[in-house]
Amino acid sequence: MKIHDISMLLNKNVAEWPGDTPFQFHVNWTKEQSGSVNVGQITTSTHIGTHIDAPFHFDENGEKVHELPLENYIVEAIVVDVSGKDLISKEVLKGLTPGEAKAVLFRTNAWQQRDVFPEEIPAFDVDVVEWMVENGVTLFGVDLPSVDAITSKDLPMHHALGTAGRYILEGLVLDEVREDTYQLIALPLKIEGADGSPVRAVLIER
Ligand SMILES: N[C@@H](CC(=O)c1ccccc1NC=O)C(=O)O
Repeated sequence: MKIHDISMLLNKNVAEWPGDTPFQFHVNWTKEQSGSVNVGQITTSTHIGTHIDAPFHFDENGEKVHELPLENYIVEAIVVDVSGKDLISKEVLKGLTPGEAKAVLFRTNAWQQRDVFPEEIPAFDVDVVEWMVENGVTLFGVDLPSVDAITSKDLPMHHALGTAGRYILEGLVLDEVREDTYQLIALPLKIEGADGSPVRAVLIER
């Protein structure tokens, strides 16, 4: 079984959203102190590295992380290369048949230096959500920190996806993954009330 790890490495260098809580881990209680074991502590934004957005992130009445259907995150997925494009619309997906795939993962390759938060990222046209609905695709994945422009406050893609009952996976590492269909696993932690959660995302070759 070939497993592609498509998760960002979490350490102190991983870039957080400007102004947000950075990721920190350290062994807080050493083996020497406890007499038996090392025990670590993490401090982090819920939107760090490779993570999912719960609808509550952008919608006061939206589902929270512990309420999310797990079927969303263990699915067949297609990887689509859209590198070099500033605007990704439904047009780009013409002729693409997802078959049984329930997730579409966009490889923009636009965020290479992951210890630096990008100032500008490619944008998606909300008509991509129409394409998802037409094709029964429930999960939108991207190798970027957001599905909307960094400076966006009205978050058109987040809301179009949320309204259509589609789900969001961000911060994927797709550099080494070729366009194909895979089994995706990207499960959020069961954090009660949360707006998002880091995930360990993998693609399994079929
Ligand atoms: N909407 C973005 C994230 C976002 O906007 C954000 C994430 C963490 C901390 C602050 C954020 N936005 C603040 O305006 C996304 O999750 O795609």
